[in-house]
Amino acid sequence: MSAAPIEITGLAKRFGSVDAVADATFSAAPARVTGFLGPNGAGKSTTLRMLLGLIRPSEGTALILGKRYQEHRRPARLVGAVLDIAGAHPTTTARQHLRTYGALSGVSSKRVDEVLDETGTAEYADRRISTFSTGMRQRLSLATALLGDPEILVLDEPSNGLDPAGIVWLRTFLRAFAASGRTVLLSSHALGEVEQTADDMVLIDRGRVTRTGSLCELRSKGQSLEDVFLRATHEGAPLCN
Ligand SMILES: Nc1ncnc2c1ncn2[C@@H]1O[C@H](COP(=O)(O)OP(=O)(O)OP(=O)(O)O)[C@@H](O)[C@H]1O
Repeated sequence: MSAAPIEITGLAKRFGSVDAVADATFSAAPARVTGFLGPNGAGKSTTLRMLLGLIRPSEGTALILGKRYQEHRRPARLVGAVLDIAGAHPTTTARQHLRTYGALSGVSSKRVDEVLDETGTAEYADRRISTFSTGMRQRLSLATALLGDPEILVLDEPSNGLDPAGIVWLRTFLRAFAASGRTVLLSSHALGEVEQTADDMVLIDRGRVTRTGSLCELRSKGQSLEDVFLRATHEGAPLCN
């Protein structure tokens, strides 16, 4: 059997006395959008940063197609990630930023133009990033993630700062990405958005994965997803055994 696009097993991260992530186990399947949902400080970003090799786990493994991110020969071609665009120099333009990133992973300037179009960033491609709104920055982050035409997208709160039209656009984009057989792992604390975008859900609270399953499974027994989320967050009581 081939390895899952994303497989997290017994993953843990301690920062001093804080258990940011504790014994997390879940996977993300191809051709599906997996929502990684939890309240502020639940451990979502820490988990995604371990998956992307940015911080070292205290325990457990976070694998992409059976290997750690940094063990892949060309990881940027395999995985596109949106964490934040903080690394971009504010006086560069969006196009310059994408060309610089593209050059690092052997991507042509034609591909830069494609991702500018795909993400609706083309109209402000030649403006300085320092003048961008939060939503524009989010689109530029996504454009950066798409440069290598990846099989897997890992997105940390990608809808933060998007206006309603931007949120609908992002949802449509991610649904089409998954429909082409590729994999999306998407973190959020906004239940309504994830509910409309994801096929599968992983709920995390205070570092612990409290529920996993398809939306359909989580909503069974007449519960709304909101009920499941709130109960999983506040009580940790099992609902769907
Ligand atoms: N570098 C760090 N040093 C110490 N504690 C950290 C560090 N990074 C994260 N934490 C702590 O780990 C916990 C999980 O943080 P994390 O950023 O992963 O949560 P999150 O679910 O992404 O939250 P949010 O939705 O608010 O972005 C929090 O208690 C946070 O304060």
